[in-house]
Amino acid sequence: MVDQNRKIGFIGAGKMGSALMQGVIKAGIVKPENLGAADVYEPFLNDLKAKLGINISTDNTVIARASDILLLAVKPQTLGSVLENLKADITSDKLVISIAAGVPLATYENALPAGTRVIRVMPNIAATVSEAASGIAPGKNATPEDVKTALEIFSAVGTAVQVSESIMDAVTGLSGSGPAFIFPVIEAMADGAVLEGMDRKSALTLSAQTVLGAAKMMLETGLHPGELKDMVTSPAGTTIQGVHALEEAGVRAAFMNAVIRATERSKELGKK
Ligand SMILES: NC(=O)C1=CN([C@@H]2O[C@H](COP(=O)(O)OP(=O)(O)OC[C@H]3O[C@@H](n4cnc5c(N)ncnc54)[C@H](O)[C@@H]3O)[C@@H](O)[C@H]2O)C=CC1
Ligand SMILES: O=C(O)[C@@H]1CCC=N1
Repeated sequence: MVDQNRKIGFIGAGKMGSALMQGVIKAGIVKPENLGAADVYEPFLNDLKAKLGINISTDNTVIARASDILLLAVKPQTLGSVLENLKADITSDKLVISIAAGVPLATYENALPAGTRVIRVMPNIAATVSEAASGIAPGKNATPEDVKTALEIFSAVGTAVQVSESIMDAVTGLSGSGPAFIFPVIEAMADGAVLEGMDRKSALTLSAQTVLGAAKMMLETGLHPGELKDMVTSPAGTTIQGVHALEEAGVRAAFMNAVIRATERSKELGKK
């Protein structure tokens, strides 16, 4: 269990930073008084302070100095200047975790003092509801204890697996970006029912619950998705008509391409 008295500081309190902060507090990973957040945009910080009772500062170095674990949640494009500004305050007793898409471990290790312990993580926005899917890749100075800490933090907000850094761009394309591929699916299926006369609220509820139920069934039974699909498709029934429509539209290739394109973009971000 992560020591609740350990101080965690977030640099960047935007969509993902705030989702993770809510998730770790809800999971009891850290007490609000031991959680700090820095951001250049003060209204975000004030909202978080009011909602979660955490410490805030518009000065990244104030939060960095006070933290044992520093979680970087700024955009990849902002990261260079953030690292430059922080490097004087990063000492070897701190663990640095970054969730920036695409940015390789070597970038942090080169920008920060020699020996800095860095872990690269790709979570997703479902950390807000403790259902994130995260990949974790340790840098060359991270200890097994650091990996355990990162796995504990990200398992507390969902499911976390350790992967090699070479696969982190694919994690980004699949589970990092993935929620944005599924939300339109939920909306579009609901649209179909609305077209048939269902009210919007019921359609969205039934659509979202259908996706949740299908995912849960797969994770809990361990069955292959093809086998589960076969359980729903009665011969000459309704479902096979729908499956045929999806295959005609090339939906499988479209989803594969979505993951591949997002992965390619993650690789591009890492080259900048
Ligand atoms: N949004 C998502 O679903 C996911 C995002 N990520 C990664 O998380 C990181 C943050 O993404 P989002 O939260 O979506 O972006 P965001 O734009 O919502 O948040 C970034 C925050 O950084 C702040 N910021 C900008 N410059 C700063 C500076 N110099 N010092 C301190 N704070 C500064 C901004 O004011 C903003 O609140 C990115 O690197 C992204 O690749 C990873 C997984 C999922
Ligand atoms: O779209 C992005 O770049 C970020 C990384 C993964 C999810 N959102």
